[in-house]
Amino acid sequence: MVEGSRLLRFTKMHGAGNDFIVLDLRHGAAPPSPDLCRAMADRHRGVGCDQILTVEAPRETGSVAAYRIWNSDGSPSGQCGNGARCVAAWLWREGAVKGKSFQLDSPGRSHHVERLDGGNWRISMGVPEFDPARIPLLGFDGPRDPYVIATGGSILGFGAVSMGNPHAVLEVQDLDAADVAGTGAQLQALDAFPESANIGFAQVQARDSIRLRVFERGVGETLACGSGACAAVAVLVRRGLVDRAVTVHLPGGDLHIDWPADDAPVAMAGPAAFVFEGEWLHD
Ligand SMILES: N[C@@H](CCC[C@H](N)C(=O)O)C(=O)O
Repeated sequence: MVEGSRLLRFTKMHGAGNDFIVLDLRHGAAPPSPDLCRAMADRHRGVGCDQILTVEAPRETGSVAAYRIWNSDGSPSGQCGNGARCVAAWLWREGAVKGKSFQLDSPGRSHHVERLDGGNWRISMGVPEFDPARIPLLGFDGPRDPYVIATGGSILGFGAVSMGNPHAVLEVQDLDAADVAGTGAQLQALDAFPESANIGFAQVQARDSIRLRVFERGVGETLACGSGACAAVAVLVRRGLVDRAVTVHLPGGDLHIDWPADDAPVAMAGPAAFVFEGEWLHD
């Protein structure tokens, strides 16, 4: 070990290809600085990941733990669906939970978590919030669908919702032809999204099946976005284009989304995989 430096133990995980560094901060250690997040997330000079997940002491009575989310650019987020499944699997492997279901706190919500067969987990992701003030999306006094905004010489129509983090959802006819990076970055930069947003591009295949790519806030396009899958299904259900149980096919794998009623929480089910354990040497 280099004199004056410390080792930070971590677990590398992924959920449908959305990859994470998981840090155990349950005993009160400070979260990584934005600089440290960027260094660890760097795919050439660091470990590489889309998000860093810090597992912390529970916030709510009855919860097993809490987690916070840090994007690869160091910015915080209020939610990460794939991360929630990975934190649940990590806590299970640590022996920190007794039964197959338990309660887990994200920054803004508390989630019922359930262990399924085959390394899959179901997370109750909360009730989607369509009020633009809650997303936040400025310039509209109430929910609309679509929101229509002129930007960069084109007019874009999209749905918008908060799943604990902000999402815009564009419906496309051909997902392979969608300019995910270009349009994603253009929408994220709008003043109307003061906290930016995750931009989803959804192609409806059938009433129970969609394809989705997501240009994530603080990262860029990822192989999967769990909260983005919930957001896309919520928007498309309200448009009457899909049923309330939908398989979402993302570049990195499939997620199963159920939204039983408008005022009910969205349930998301999918995999969580361990990749390796490591130690990060830092000053
Ligand atoms: N990949 C995530 C979402 C992570 C946070 C997002 N980039 C944000 O800034 O809100 C997921 O699986 O939900």
